[in-house]
Parts: sequence; C-alpha cells; structure tokens
Amino acid sequence: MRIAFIGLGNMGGPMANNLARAGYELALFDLDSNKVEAVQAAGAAAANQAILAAATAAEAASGADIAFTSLPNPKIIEAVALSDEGILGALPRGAVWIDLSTNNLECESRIRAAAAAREIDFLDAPVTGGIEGAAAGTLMIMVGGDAQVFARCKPILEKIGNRVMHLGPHGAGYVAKIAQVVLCYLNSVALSEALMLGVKGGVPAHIMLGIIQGSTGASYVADRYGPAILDGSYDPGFALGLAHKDMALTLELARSVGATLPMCEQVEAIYKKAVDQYGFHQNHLMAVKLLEEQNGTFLRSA
Ligand SMILES: NC(=O)c1ccc[n+]([C@@H]2O[C@H](COP(=O)([O-])OP(=O)(O)OC[C@H]3O[C@@H](n4cnc5c(N)ncnc54)[C@H](O)[C@@H]3O)[C@@H](O)[C@H]2O)c1
Repeated sequence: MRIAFIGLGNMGGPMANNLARAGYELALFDLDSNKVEAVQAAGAAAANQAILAAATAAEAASGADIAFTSLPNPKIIEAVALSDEGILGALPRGAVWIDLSTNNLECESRIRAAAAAREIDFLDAPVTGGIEGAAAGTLMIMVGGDAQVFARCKPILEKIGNRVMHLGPHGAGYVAKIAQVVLCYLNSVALSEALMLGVKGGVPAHIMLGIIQGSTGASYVADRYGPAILDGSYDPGFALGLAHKDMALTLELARSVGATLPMCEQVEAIYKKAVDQYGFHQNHLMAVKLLEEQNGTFLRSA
C-alpha cells in the first residue's frame, strides 16, 4: 500500500507521521520543503523506513493507491487536483483520493466529477480534534462518499483518527464539519464577551473563567481556549485566516441549503475584521483581541 500525502501543515504533518508509524510507504509533497523534511525525519525515525519527498503533487501521487490532501482552502484544493502538476492526472485508475481539508460543496462536486472521469474514487473526510488530536491519532473523521470505498479505506483512516464515521453520500463529511466547527467560533466570541462582562464588572478573569467552566456555560471552548485567552497566547496551532475561511464556508453552505443564520453572519464579520487588522497567519483567538481593544481591557492582565 503506497500513500501520497499533500499538505503537511499543523494537521497534515502529524497525520502523515501517524501513517508512517503505521508502516505505510509514503510519498510527501508540500510547497514548504521544511514541512516535508520534518515529517521525513520524524516518520523515518519512528518507522525505520525511507519516506519519499516528491518534487510535485503529481510525483507524490504517481503510483499511489491512496492520496490524502490536507490543504488550506477550496481554491488550493482544486489547483492541487487539476493543475498540470496536480494529483488527478497522476493517480492510477482505481486509486482513492481522500480530502481531509475543510472544504465546500461547490468544490467537492467539481473535483469529484474530475476524479470520476479518471476512474478515481473520492471521499470527503474532514477532521476535528485540533493539532493535539492529529498528533495523538484521536481525530474525529467525518466521511462522505461511496460506502464500499469508505469500508476499504476505514482501516487506514483509523491510523489517524479514533472516531471514523461514514455519514452518507458525497459532501456529507464537509457539511457535518462546517456545521460542527461553526460552534467553535460562535462559542469563542461568546466566551470572550462573557469574560469581558465579568472583568468589567470587577470579577478577575481567571475566577470568571472557573465559574463559566463549572456552570451552564461549560464547553470544550471554555476549557481549551479560555486559558489561551487568559495567557495571551491566543492558541497557536490554528490560523486566524483559516478560522475566517471556516466562517465564510458556513455562510456559503447556509446560502446553498437555504438556511438563515444571523449569529453566523455577525461572527463571520468579526473574524473578517480580525484578519484584516492582524493578518491571516496570526493565531485564531486573535479575534478576541478586537473585543479587548474595543473595551480597552486585555483579559490576560485582568
Ligand atoms: N489546525 C486545526 O486545528 C484544524 C482542525 C481541523 C481542520 N483543519 C483544516 O485542515 C486543513 C489544514 O489545516 P492546517 O491547520 O494544517 O493548515 P496549515 O496552514 O498549517 O497547513 C496547510 C499546508 O498546506 C501547504 N500548502 C499550501 N498550498 C499548497 C499547495 N498548492 N501544494 C502543496 N502544499 C500546499 C502549506 O505549505 C501548509 O504546510 C484546513 O482545511 C483546515 O481548515 C485544521
């Protein structure tokens, strides 16, 4: 079994490491050669085997049984699929392409059609669990696509996640991922507003966070992101620009399925403003800094 892995960032890198540890023959490609070298070093040490660093996505995909992608956005995913040096022209007939990225339905239908025209199966398989889950192999993987193709690929997906679910036909994985991840951003903004209200009223931020964690406001976001707001790190491991992409995908999906989501519209605008102000590559909780600046109060020192 030979696996191509394209996109070795915060999520793709540790996922590829886990596939190397499981003993799969790997061919890697990322625009950033440092990311490839990091996986090569960690994977080779763990599995005692050579891992190919390909010069292009097509070279990685050539001769592979399965190609994984973990890439930033629909435009890049489509380019990696369809360009001259892309994966679809290089994968052999009968191979499977599994996209682990957070993506939209419009892109999904175009890339799936292009894959089908070359007799390549496609599964949308976005993930949740963050960089800790990617490193530990405990991601939740939400898969859309043909049930038989899923059944064939499940044992491999179980090397990178411990909750691997087939949700339905093509696109079901992307839809579930977007509907799930939206709460992360709504909750982060809500958490920061609750903390700000408490602090402005005279309750220290760490006391306020403890109260939220032990009450009806308790959540993964409060437990995991609350401390990262209070220590001023704003949680490295996920880019602000990718968080805004997820909110933009949410509004796109809402339009395409006819859902009206007023809170999502407001939160998308907050993340857009934060990206404009602080930059794409800042940590995702920098969205909270907008609120801190509006209030003239930084929660880390409150
Ligand atoms: N970080 C998280 O916590 C998290 C959690 C769940 C889902 N996701 C999703 O997973 C995907 C990857 O996220 P990430 O945080 O790892 O992003 P990242 O920015 O850390 O990694 C993306 C990688 O893709 C590479 N890349 C970009 N364009 C490329 C191209 N044309 N060819 C080859 N490589 C290219 C980049 O160099 C980078 O290494 C995104 O769709 C994101 O929304 C991220």
